[in-house]
Amino acid sequence: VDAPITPKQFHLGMFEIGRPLGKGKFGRVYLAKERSSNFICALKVLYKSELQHGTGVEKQVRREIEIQSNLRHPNILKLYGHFHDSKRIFLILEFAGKGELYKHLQRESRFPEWKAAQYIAQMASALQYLHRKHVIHRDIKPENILMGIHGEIKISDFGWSVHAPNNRRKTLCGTLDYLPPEMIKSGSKDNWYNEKVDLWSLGVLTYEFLVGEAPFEDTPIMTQKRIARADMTIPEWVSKEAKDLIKKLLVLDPEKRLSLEEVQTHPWIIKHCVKGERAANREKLSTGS
Ligand SMILES: Cc1nn(C)cc1-c1nc2c(-c3cnn(Cc4cccc(C(=O)N5CCN(C)CC5)c4)c3)c(Cl)cnc2[nH]1
Repeated sequence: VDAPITPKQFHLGMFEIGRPLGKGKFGRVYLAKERSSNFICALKVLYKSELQHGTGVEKQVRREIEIQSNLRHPNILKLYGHFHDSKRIFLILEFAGKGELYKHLQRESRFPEWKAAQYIAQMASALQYLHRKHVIHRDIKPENILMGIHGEIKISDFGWSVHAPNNRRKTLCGTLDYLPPEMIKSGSKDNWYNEKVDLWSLGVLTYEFLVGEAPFEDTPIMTQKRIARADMTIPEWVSKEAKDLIKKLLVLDPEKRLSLEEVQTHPWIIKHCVKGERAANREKLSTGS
């Protein structure tokens, strides 16, 4: 289904608003239908009053719009357009039919290896697309991933992404679990704008998909200490291929982390993804997952 005809000006009257889909720190999302085309989308509503208190969130929203509207990839949530009225800013987003990934993870507690591998392969493909456009996401975590109707995952929330390099401060909010060591340690900040930060977070994501909790989960102080030392243990029931990938991503030196190409050709990914369909199906049948 193509994007709706992109008129110069969108306005609220063009949409029939449906049920609320969710809410985040800075806004609510509603199911919506563009009247003339019957196109189903998600309308994210942000209140200007909440943005103006100099929390830098306004710049974040501007960045989200500027970056996300120029991206087209099956594993990146599309931003079709935006508009505003006196009190609110509206983002017209792709509707992800199966909602927020972290809720699926909570419900299933952890994903079987074949499913985790397919999600990580999709993430690597999306990140490769972003990095080729010199966009670093910098906030890869389950809460920022949605799921499409066919079970494919879609990175959303580009509020923290940047066009590398950029001298922007990242005020830490939300979980520390996904921060790479170079963003924990003070000192030179240019590493903050190295694409390799997303590879660290991909390693944390792989671990959390397979184990059901983040590798450095602890008290905030201890989490920072453990990240700075890459101090984690991988349960023995995780396959040796998956352990190998996690260990090659959660490397303190950004330059020594696997590249996205190496992730996509890693034995654990090959074994479970499209190429190894038969192997994956055998695995699924045997484990019944
Ligand atoms: C729910 C649901 N059930 N089903 C069957 C489908 C859905 C569904 N939801 C969406 C949503 C959706 C809704 N809420 N959210 C969560 C949300 C909403 C508003 C703002 C935020 C937010 O502030 N975020 C910033 C912080 N990071 C961590 C997080 C982002 C975060 C996203 C979107 Cl954008 C697109 N398609 C959807 N489909």
